[in-house]
Parts: sequence; structure tokens; C-alpha cells
Amino acid sequence: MAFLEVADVRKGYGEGDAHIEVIKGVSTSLEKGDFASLLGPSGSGKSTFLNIVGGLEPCDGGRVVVDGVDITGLSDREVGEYRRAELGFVFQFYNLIPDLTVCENIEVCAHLSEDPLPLDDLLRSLGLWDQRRKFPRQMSGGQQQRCAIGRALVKNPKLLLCDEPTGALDYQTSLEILALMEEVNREYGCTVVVVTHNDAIARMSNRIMRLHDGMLVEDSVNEERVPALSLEW
Ligand SMILES: Nc1ncnc2c1ncn2[C@@H]1O[C@H](COP(=O)(O)OP(=O)(O)OP(=O)(O)O)[C@@H](O)[C@H]1O
Repeated sequence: MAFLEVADVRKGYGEGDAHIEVIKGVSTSLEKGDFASLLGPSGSGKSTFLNIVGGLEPCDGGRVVVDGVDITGLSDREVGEYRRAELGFVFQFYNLIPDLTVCENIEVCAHLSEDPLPLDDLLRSLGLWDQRRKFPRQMSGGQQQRCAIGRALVKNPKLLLCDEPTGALDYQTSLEILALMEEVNREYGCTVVVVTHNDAIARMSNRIMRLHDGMLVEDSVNEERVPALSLEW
């Protein structure tokens, strides 16, 4: 069985005449350790899809099965438990806690896990050892995003969901963050889904999915994967 199975997922917003269908029967599956890019124009439903897979929003129909568990059939409490135990989220704007240092920001999330990764090792892998006592406002965007990735990773999640993780970063810093995600995928074996506007980023993935108007118009295996640091756009 695939690690992630999405079967005929539907989602709409609004009532009556104002109702719009945003995800229109999407089906796909990912294997454990896949690195998938989810592309598509603005408004095509990428974030909505990611939020459904991450249990942040319910869907109206269909099924999402993660590691054998149908999350669409869980109670609110159980969905919360799924997010806590299995998931890491990374967003465009880092969502760090301003009054906590880098180290403390990550430590807070470590407490959510029964089996967190060793903090010092993680800080070193993230390239944040020397920054560990700094507060978010004292760091660059790239360093803040490294910290946000650390927060997501310290739980050792099976699934890492990233929504435009380099959307606020310059070119060189974006490459460095993507390289870090590549390393994380390889070293920790977590399955990664990255939502992006940027077609070039898809070249580092082994799976490429493209949404258009709520429908999956591409769902392919990328045989010519390139390392993040050699991406160009
Ligand atoms: N909570 C909501 N209530 C009503 N409509 C929503 C809501 N969330 C999203 N939508 C609508 O659903 C559609 C898809 O939005 P979504 O954010 O998933 O697209 P996206 O592909 O991620 O876009 P972008 O690349 O601009 O972030 C859009 O038309 C959006 O306006």
C-alpha cells in the first residue's frame, strides 16, 4: 500500500449560489520517501489540497489515507493527534515564536513528540548551531526558514508538507533551503510535498503533480531529477 493515498477528494467553499468547487475529484498516491512538487497557477487549489492532506481542513468527499490511516474518518481530537505525531508543516512566512530563541523555538516542538530528534545534531544539520541563541528578529529570512524547518523536523515526522517554503527568499537562499530539504528527505526518509509556483523547483523532485482549476492535470514520475543546488530559474 502507498504511504499516501488520495482518492477522489472534493472540496468547495460557500453556500448556495456562492458555492465554488475548489478541488474537483483529485486522486493520487505517493510512496514513502517520495519528494513531490505540487505546481499550478494561483487559485488552482494547491494550498487547499495541502491543508486537506495535513488535516487542517476537512474535505467534502473522497478519502485521504496516510500510512494506513484514513484521516477523513477521524474525530477532531484524532486529527489533532495525527498532525502532532506524523506531520511537519513549513509555510512561506516562518511562523516562529518571536520571544523564543532558535533553540527554544525548536525545543517547544520537540515536546510534541515521544521520540524527538536530538536537538544539537539537528541544529548542526540545519546550519544553525552558531545562531542557536538568537531571536528570530536577529536572523535573516533564510536562517528563519531553517529554524522553521527545524521546528517541523524535530518531531521526526513521516510527512513534511511545505507551502511555498522559498516564496519569501532570494534566489541563492532559496537554493540553500531547497538543498536542506533534499538532505532532510534523504537523511530522515520523510515523504515531502512542496507546493510551489516555480516550475524549476519541480526538477529536484521525483514526483511532479500539477493542479489546474482544482483538477490534477499532471501526475508524473521525474526520471531526470537534478540536485537542488544545480537548479536554475
Ligand atoms: N477559506 C476559504 N473560503 C473561501 N474560498 C477559499 C478559501 N480558501 C481558498 N479559497 C478559494 O479556493 C481557491 C483555491 O485556493 P488555494 O489557496 O488553494 O489556491 P492556490 O493554488 O494555493 O493559490 P496561490 O498559489 O495563490 O496560493 C481560490 O479561488 C480561493 O479563493
